[in-house]
Amino acid sequence: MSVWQPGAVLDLKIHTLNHTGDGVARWQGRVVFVPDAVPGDRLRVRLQHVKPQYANGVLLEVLERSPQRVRPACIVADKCGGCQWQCIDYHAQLAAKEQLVKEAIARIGHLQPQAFLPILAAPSPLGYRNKVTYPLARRHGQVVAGYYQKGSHRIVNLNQCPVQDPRLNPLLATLKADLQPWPIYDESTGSPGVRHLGLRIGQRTGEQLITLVLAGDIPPHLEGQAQRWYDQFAAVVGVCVNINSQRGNRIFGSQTRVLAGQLYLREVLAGIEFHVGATTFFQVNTAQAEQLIQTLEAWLALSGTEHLLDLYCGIGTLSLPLARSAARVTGVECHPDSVTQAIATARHNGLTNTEFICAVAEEWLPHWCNTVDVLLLDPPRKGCDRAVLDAILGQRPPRIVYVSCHPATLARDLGYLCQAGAYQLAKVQPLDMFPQTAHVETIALLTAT
Ligand SMILES: C[S@@+](CC[C@H](N)C(=O)[O-])C[C@H]1O[C@@H](n2cnc3c(N)ncnc32)[C@H](O)[C@@H]1O
Repeated sequence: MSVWQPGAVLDLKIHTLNHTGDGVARWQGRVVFVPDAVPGDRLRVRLQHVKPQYANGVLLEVLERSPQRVRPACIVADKCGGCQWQCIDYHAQLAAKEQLVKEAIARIGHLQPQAFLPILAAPSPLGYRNKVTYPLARRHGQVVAGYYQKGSHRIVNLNQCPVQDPRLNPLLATLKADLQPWPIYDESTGSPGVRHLGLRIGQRTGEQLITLVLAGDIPPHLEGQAQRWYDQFAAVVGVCVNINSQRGNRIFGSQTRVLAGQLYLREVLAGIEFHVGATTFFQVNTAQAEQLIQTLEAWLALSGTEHLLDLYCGIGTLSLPLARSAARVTGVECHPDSVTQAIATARHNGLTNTEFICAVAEEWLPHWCNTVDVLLLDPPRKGCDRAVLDAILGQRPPRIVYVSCHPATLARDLGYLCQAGAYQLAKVQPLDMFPQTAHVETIALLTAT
């Protein structure tokens, strides 16, 4: 009987880590992917999903511990789907991320950068997350909140989380208890209620924002509860509600209202005071966002004469600091609240050389006729639409900085821009925005040939 089938038990050596965070082992020319594995481990593994050339396995026993295996900071690290690499020494995490970016650029983009810079480590590998959005459920009568268990929609109930800013821990425990009498959304039936709990902190200002995501109407008296939280926690500057009554995995709906206090918190980054709303994108690691902006400033060395176009600009986190040394900034973003906040932040900081446009990048860019000296791209994980890339090749800005949280789509898009010889890949800089996870941020500089 073949050993290469579901249920078979193999002893395997882990060689490396892949982009989903799994350990990678080889067995007779085939590959086995194993979660919770560390390079250098020898593991007993049960095969689960088996294909001719590869399989997914489950860790049964650590036969020999890798020197890079460490005790997780989190007591539910083996269950919780929030982190993949709590059991791996931080330096080994960094080395693996650097390698993942290098391989994606070479294998998917077919590119060799002129300079590949060492990864920028996070100053704090724990307690760094300035935002969490936990799904809620009721289990055995109790409200539970936390990340989903690995590979499922079962919530791992948390009272604290070691990667979130520790100042958010008291809020999580108290709010969960206070939500006990309120209706809680049931994912299986779609019955209305509170479905997500969002907590956000301005790490430099200390200001905190609470957001409840609701399916259905706002229950009577929720304003009273919101006001009690606002009064109870001195650092809370606002309690908001977002309505999302649609079934499915999307977290936020389009309507957000303030129940107590204000709709945004203030955060200071690169000397700019930002307004950050309940549903707007903001880099989750403030210290690393600062390193990201410093890298952009150093690479671009703007002289005050340039026109900078920031596509997928969010609330202007990257381009507002750069506006101080550019002639002009144009930001484009499809999320209306983000555009409102970018405009408010620009006004608040006296940056009069900026304009922010609410538009979908792939619809807007092909019809835009203007000269741009620097193009900043920071798309979501799926990368840029082909229409955006074709428009860029048509307009050919002299310099492009591409910021990405997904090495595979970054490499694909860089390869597309470079393939016809229009651009060369001058620099690649990985940056660890998400310690304890397999995710990695990358900054790439393209120069027109
Ligand atoms: C990774 S975030 C980057 C935001 C910003 N650069 C920053 O650093 O905070 C991507 C942003 O792109 C926006 N977005 C997603 N798809 C878009 C599209 N097709 N056109 C314009 N904006 C889009 C999202 O709303 C989000 O704000």
